[in-house]
Amino acid sequence: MLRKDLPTRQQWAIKQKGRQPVWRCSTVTISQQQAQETAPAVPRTAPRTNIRLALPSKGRMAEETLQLLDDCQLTVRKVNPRQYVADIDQLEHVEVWFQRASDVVRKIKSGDVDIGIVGYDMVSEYGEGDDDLVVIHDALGFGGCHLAVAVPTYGEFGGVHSLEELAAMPQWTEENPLRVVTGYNYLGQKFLSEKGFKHFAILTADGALEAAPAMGTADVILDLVSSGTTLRENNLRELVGGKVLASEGVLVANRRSLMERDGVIQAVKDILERLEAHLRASDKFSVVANIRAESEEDVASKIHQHTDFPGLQGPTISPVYTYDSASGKAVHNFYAITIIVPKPRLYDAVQQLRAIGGSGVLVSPLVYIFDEEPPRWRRLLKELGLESKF
Ligand SMILES: Nc1ncnc2c1ncn2[C@@H]1O[C@H](COP(=O)(O)OP(=O)(O)OP(=O)(O)O)[C@@H](O)[C@H]1O
Ligand SMILES: O=P(O)(O)OC[C@H]1O[C@H](OP(=O)(O)OP(=O)(O)O)[C@H](O)[C@@H]1O
Ligand SMILES: [Mg+2]
Repeated sequence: MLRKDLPTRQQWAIKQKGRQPVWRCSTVTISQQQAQETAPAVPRTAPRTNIRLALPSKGRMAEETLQLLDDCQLTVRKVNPRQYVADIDQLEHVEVWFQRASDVVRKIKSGDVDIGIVGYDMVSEYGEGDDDLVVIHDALGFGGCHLAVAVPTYGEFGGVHSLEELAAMPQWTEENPLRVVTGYNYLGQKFLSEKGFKHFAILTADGALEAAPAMGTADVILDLVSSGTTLRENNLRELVGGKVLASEGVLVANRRSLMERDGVIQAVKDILERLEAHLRASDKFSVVANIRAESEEDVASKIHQHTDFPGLQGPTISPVYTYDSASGKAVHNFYAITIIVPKPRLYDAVQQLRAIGGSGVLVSPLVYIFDEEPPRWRRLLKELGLESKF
């Protein structure tokens, strides 16, 4: 539960540990009693009935999140560009809140927000393994990167290529710990402890971490890597075995909201179905071609036996009628087939269709594939123990 009666800059969060609740922040731990003494009493917020969806307010995820929702016919309508709240016409009871990525996670964790879209790195760092955070869609197809340990390519780290080699360096002692600069304190601490590092210090920084080793203020960095350009340009090298996690945009929700708050699970189903339909379609083309053949069955077996592209359940086949002027009749010795082709394999598909007598190949983008119920929906219901209710 997030305490709104504490100064926001302190960002205190309560964490129940057994029967002894403590107040935690990144560097200080004080007792609940001490916190109450310093906290001015303000009224609790009134119970709410609407559903809250949090989206990143800034940074690279913000625009792509809005684009993804737009692609799913969920248009976020911000009445005033300076406001932090918005609507989505298609989701009547859902209120959109723009928040910093870390706050998206914190607020879902506390239950102040029900659903959110954010990077998985943020869910892992600020969620701290909290069981109340449920990842509903783990691969939204944007914000792909990974969190990794990197060392300078020069000096004492010149010959260090793996995490094992870094851990085995004799110079790390209690008095002289390995200094790791990162914005991911929780994950950094956890990863290095699990990997057997005994003497290390986590140093916090918000940006330009890559400069710290060159400045001499840290030994190594733990940061996000995507293309690898930033590391290369700063003479840093990612270590073998130093990958902490892979990340991309995810849809996440509060478990209690899903179970108890009216309409949340329905809203999640609506959002999930749209996301799945869009994401399934976005990397594929719909391809129509005319194939010369004796019958529908003849076309179907040619497609199944001689191509890699049978369509969703099988090819859709329809006769193409041409006019035979000699007999004065419409005849069909061509059949039109419709298949679905992954975008990178388009040219393969065209060649395979030609090889079985295909011509007149038409290619169009696919917008949505609404299949049977998405597997992720079933998995969510199973995780929540709600399978029998839906
Ligand atoms: N280089 C990258 N490539 C792809 N995704 C990234 C990259 N860096 C960060 N991300 C993803 O985008 C999220 C937001 O990162 P971003 O750097 O845009 O925001 P920020 O660091 O919170 O804000 P800012 O850097 O503008 O202060 C990260 O949590 C991560 O999931
Ligand atoms: O491997 P690359 O493609 O080079 O991307 C990695 C960089 O991207 C992120 O920084 P960002 O650009 O968000 O700047 P920031 O440090 O201001 O957040 C991250 O912190 C790395 O510095
Ligand atoms: Mg950044």
